[in-house]
Amino acid sequence: MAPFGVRLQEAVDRHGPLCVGIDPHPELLRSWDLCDDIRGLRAFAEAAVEAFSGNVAVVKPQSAFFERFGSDGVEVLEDTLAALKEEGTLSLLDVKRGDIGSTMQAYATAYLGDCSPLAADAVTLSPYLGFESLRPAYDLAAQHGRGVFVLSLTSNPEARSLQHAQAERQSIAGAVIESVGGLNADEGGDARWGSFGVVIGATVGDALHHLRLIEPLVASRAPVLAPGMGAQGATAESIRRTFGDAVGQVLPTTSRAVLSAGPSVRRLRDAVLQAQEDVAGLRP
Ligand SMILES: O=C(O)c1cc(=O)[nH]c(=O)n1[C@@H]1O[C@H](COP(=O)(O)O)[C@@H](O)[C@H]1O
Repeated sequence: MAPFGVRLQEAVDRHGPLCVGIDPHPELLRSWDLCDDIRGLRAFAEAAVEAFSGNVAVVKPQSAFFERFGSDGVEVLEDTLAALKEEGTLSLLDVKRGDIGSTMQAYATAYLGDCSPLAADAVTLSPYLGFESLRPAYDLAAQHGRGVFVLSLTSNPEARSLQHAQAERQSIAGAVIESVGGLNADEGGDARWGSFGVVIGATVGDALHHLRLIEPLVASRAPVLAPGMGAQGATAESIRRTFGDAVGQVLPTTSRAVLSAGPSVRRLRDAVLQAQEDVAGLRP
């Protein structure tokens, strides 16, 4: 299989950079006239896959909203990932896991191993047990043409005290960007994007400029998952300001703003089209 960075670039060239989340919030299920139970979850996920697959570059199911129904919910998540694969749409499983040693190896196998029912094209991981603690996931992703997005500057306001903190000569968020750039350099190849990305919330305001992270971000060749568009307040215009010269690497990401157009599949598709038009000008 081609490296994830190459496959992502092709998908973005075809559909634009928008990433849409599948976040089955209880409130959204109710607004779709569904019960907040396993049948409602399945109906929600199936409609979202029908609306998004073949129309967006990458779809991001949020694991927690499936896990809350226990093993039945995980089965719906497995089916959702399988349906996206069947439709040829890239999946990015949002699990934000991070662990050590053999435990991290097991998480890596679960989300990035070829034989796992939960395998996705890429996964979100948390580096706060140490960037290198995620090594089993980096290695497995590279081996199977999959990707990893490592949390750098998240969209939630309470992240600031940890992620902006200065460690040695730079911020923690900056150290993550630099290390992800190292993974992409090790991967080699001449693709515009590497297979290793970062998560930087679209709501971080001037933090990238203030922490002097724009240049390292461009140098890293990391695709940037940027959640926060819509429900959390970011717009295409604010994304342009926030990411400056790195804006061409950004995958603007939204969940509730699009999902609230359901349950009609046609209305969901219209909402996707509108969001895609909004961010179309962000491409280089
Ligand atoms: O990794 C993520 O996807 C993520 C990182 C971050 O910094 N902020 C953030 O909101 N997210 C996820 O992105 C989605 C945002 O959903 P909306 O606010 O409804 O668009 C949720 O699934 C969040 O868990």
